[in-house]
Amino acid sequence: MIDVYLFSGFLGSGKTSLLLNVIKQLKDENKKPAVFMNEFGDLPVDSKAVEGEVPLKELLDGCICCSGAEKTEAQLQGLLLENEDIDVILIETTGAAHPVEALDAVYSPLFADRLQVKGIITVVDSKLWLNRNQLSPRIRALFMEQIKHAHILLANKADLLTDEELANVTMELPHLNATAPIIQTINGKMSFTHIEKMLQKPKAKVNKDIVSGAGLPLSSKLMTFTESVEMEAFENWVKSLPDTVYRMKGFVPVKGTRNPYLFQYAYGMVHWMPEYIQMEPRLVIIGEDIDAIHYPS
Ligand SMILES: Nc1nc2c(ncn2[C@@H]2O[C@H](COP(=O)(O)OP(=O)(O)OP(=O)(O)O)[C@@H](O)[C@H]2O)c(=O)[nH]1
Repeated sequence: MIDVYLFSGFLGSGKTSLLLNVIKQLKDENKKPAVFMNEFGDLPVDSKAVEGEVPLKELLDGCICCSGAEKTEAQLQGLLLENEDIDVILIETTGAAHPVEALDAVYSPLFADRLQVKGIITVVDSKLWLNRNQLSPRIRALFMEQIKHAHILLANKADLLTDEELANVTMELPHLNATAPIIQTINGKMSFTHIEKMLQKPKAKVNKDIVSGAGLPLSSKLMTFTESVEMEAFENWVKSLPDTVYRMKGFVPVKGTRNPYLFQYAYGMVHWMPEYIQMEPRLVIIGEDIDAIHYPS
């Protein structure tokens, strides 16, 4: 399994600084990282910024969460095919990306056997946090969402704050996200080993079906079907799920049909598409508190 880390955070918060730092640490440990980023996350993660070769894929038409799942899948597939020996994939989302949607683009039943999403690390511009009331309501809401869904929060740009301001940031962030550890950083400098440790799953709760990181705010679950379902009954089950289930996608075997259907669910809407290839009957579920969710047999 290749570990996947998602770097989220507002525009200019320090994601690229963190990324470059982490790449260096991984290479020092003789690990092979690959990077997946948006083209207008345009900082030079190229030969100048990163010494030696780091496989890099960019999404050409904008942001990971709005370019469409097929494009992201194709790019990821390319990355995996061209670089069989990579150990870690680091994904830098644009500052304008909503973390749930960015994560959604990465989760695909196609990669469920190969990729293991370890978590979302959100880089918070600490200065901007203190001045957040100056942001427009929409932008502020996105800033908050990025914080809310993180598994780890880096309070970056600590050098620009007084000790008192920094203490305020550290005390205020848990109001939005009570579970993510908060680490104060400067220029995204952070031990990657420490990040790995913080995202380790609790040993007692290891569950083969869960492909995401720790049982923290946002997680995912892979559900495999052993028998076909009735379409209507399945939709009723979907409707009965708590609204902390944000997204589902996969291939659902439907009684009386040959191949599993492509099934999509987002924000209350379901969508079925006949599939002409025999895909593995499995479904990825993304949300909060989803461990106990399963389709009744
Ligand atoms: N003073 C200070 N500046 C920082 C710190 N971290 C990053 N910066 C600067 O902030 C600017 C943005 O940093 P990046 O690492 O490019 O941030 P980003 O989140 O990747 O930016 P986008 O890709 O535009 O969203 C750069 O000029 C950095 O040098 C920090 O801890 N302190």
